[in-house]
Amino acid sequence: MAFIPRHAYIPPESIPRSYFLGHHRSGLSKMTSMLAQIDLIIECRDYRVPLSSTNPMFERLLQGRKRLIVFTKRDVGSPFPPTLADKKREALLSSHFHPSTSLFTASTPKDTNRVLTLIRQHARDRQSLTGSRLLVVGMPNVGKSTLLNALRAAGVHKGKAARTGAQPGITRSIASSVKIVEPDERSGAGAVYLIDTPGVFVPFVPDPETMLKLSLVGCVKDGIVPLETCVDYLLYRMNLVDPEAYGAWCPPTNEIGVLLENVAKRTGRLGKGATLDLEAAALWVLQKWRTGHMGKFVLDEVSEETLEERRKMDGAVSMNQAKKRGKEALRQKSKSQNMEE
Ligand SMILES: Nc1nc2c(ncn2[C@@H]2O[C@H](COP(=O)(O)OP(=O)(O)OP(=O)(O)O)[C@@H](O)[C@H]2O)c(=O)[nH]1
Repeated sequence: MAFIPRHAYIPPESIPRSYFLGHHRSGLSKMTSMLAQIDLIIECRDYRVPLSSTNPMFERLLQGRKRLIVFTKRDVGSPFPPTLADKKREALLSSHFHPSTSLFTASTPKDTNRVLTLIRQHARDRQSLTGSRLLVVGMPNVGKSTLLNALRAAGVHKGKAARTGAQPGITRSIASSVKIVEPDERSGAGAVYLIDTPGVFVPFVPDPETMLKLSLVGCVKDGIVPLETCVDYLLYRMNLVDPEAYGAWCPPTNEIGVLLENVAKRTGRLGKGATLDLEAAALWVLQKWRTGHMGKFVLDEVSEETLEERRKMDGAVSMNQAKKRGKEALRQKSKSQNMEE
């Protein structure tokens, strides 16, 4: 019989929905005080969650400021060459965020040069002998420090200036500025300096599914949301795209227990007394997906409607406002579900 994936997923209401840490708060307040000296903001978002990785607090803070939006990790969110659906989604995002420029990147020299070209253009347009100061901002673990290092290597041929890592929270405070472009006497453009900032999470995530998505892509530290719950949601999403994505380790299934047992057996993830270590298996699956080895796909639905919904939500900046809007959204959702029944 043909495999039928689950058609819906109801996330447990018990999933924690806040992850706003001390260094997020202090980073944000320092950023706010620095903004007056900043000429261009580079905002990084994760390609796989282009809407969920927006931060309403940045939206308010950065309103009206010149911004370049870099959607990172395209290599793990879209196959190569990209599908028509990927191209359409990117076009929709670009037009939605206009006049900010959107770029969709992987950490390759070619993509780094595309970002650098726009930065050089900006410096030429400014014609400031004292140079330009840029701030790179975004949610935790979206690839800000990786981008800074790549721009520095390509722009001034210098080594790593910022620490990077697979878990969120590697950058804890605002660093000193790093030169990424030398001054250009011919065009009159001054040097360009980039300042790295700690990733800042949202004060409150309005719905549990968004928290699951942010956990899957690594914006939230592993373990805050139970790993098995994260991988169960991932299994649901993989099955909708391609149940063969994990075919090398397990036949198509809707049962998280079956997937984890098969993975633990086939990869030798064993605990005390040779019992299967399902937690280690869950982490292994998560990492496989994060590195693009269990299907490359985007978790957010991007349409005119979802973009508009997100725009409204980005008005909610405080914890209380975000909670209120989250509750209201859930009320509306269950109301429309009741009407459908
Ligand atoms: N596949 C892929 N991985 C990337 C890309 N950019 C960054 N990464 C990886 O994502 C992880 C996080 O990168 P960082 O640069 O440390 O992220 P950050 O935004 O500075 O993180 P915080 O310290 O939490 O603010 C690292 O393991 C990087 O190697 C990309 O374009 N593609």
